[in-house]
Amino acid sequence: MQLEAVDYQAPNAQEAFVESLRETGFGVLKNHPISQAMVTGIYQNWQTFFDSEDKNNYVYNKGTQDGFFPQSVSEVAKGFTKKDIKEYYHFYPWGQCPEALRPQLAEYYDKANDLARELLGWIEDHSPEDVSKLYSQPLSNMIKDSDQTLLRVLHYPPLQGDEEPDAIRAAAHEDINLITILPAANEPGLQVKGKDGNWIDVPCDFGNLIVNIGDMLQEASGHYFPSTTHRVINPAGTDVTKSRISLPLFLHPRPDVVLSERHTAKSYLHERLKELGVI
Ligand SMILES: O=C(O)CCC(=O)C(=O)O
Ligand SMILES: [Fe+2]
Repeated sequence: MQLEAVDYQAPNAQEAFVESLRETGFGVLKNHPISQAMVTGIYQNWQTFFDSEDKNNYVYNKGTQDGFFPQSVSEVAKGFTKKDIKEYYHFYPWGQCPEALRPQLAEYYDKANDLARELLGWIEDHSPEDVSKLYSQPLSNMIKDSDQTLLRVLHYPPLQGDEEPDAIRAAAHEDINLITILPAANEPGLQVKGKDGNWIDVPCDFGNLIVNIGDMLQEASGHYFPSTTHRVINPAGTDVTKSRISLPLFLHPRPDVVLSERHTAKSYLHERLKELGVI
């Protein structure tokens, strides 16, 4: 299996991108409309945030899940026992955020949402008829005015050497939401599981945008689009001293959106969060 970047501006971009999503659960875009300068600015400002003690004034609200999640409460992926080696911040436009950092993150949130809407349109237009007839409404409409879409700023700290032997930055998992949009992080490490079970490095050239299918789109498409397992491995050699920052946007439908005969977005999310042990 190969993951190759698709040129967003190429005449066959839509077909090539959706084909990659169907085959691998992942699509990588280059020449896309998200400004690299904006992404770099966010990485810099949030590195400073994670390096400061001020982060502890923004600890997440249990009921609404917005704010800072320290490493001590970090996720344990489904089927694992060790916590991931990461801390992160959950940003929602309605949620808590240091005021100095809010405008930049809110601008990114809106721009990335616009692109997601367009890409969901591509996916819809290139779904075979027997798949698109399963969609209860246009895919791009499912996320319209949703207050559930989550921007996560992730900080993987440098390794200290005292980590538990089998703990990694992000253990193998699938995303819960419809699709995820992720600018290439400032360090490598993201891998996706191929159909043959082998791990493949996701091309992380700076400026690439990575898009992957989540469980909700897998459910809504009757498993035509796969929600593929991925993980973030630990750095080695001199890279162990480096932090890694990444910025996934998890596109969530409005809670009432019907995904399938079994599930609305709300019931699906609830089931998965319970499995993760965060609610
Ligand atoms: O940090 C990354 O590159 C990926 C993070 C991820 O997969 C997640 O938070 O769901
Ligand atoms: Fe993920």
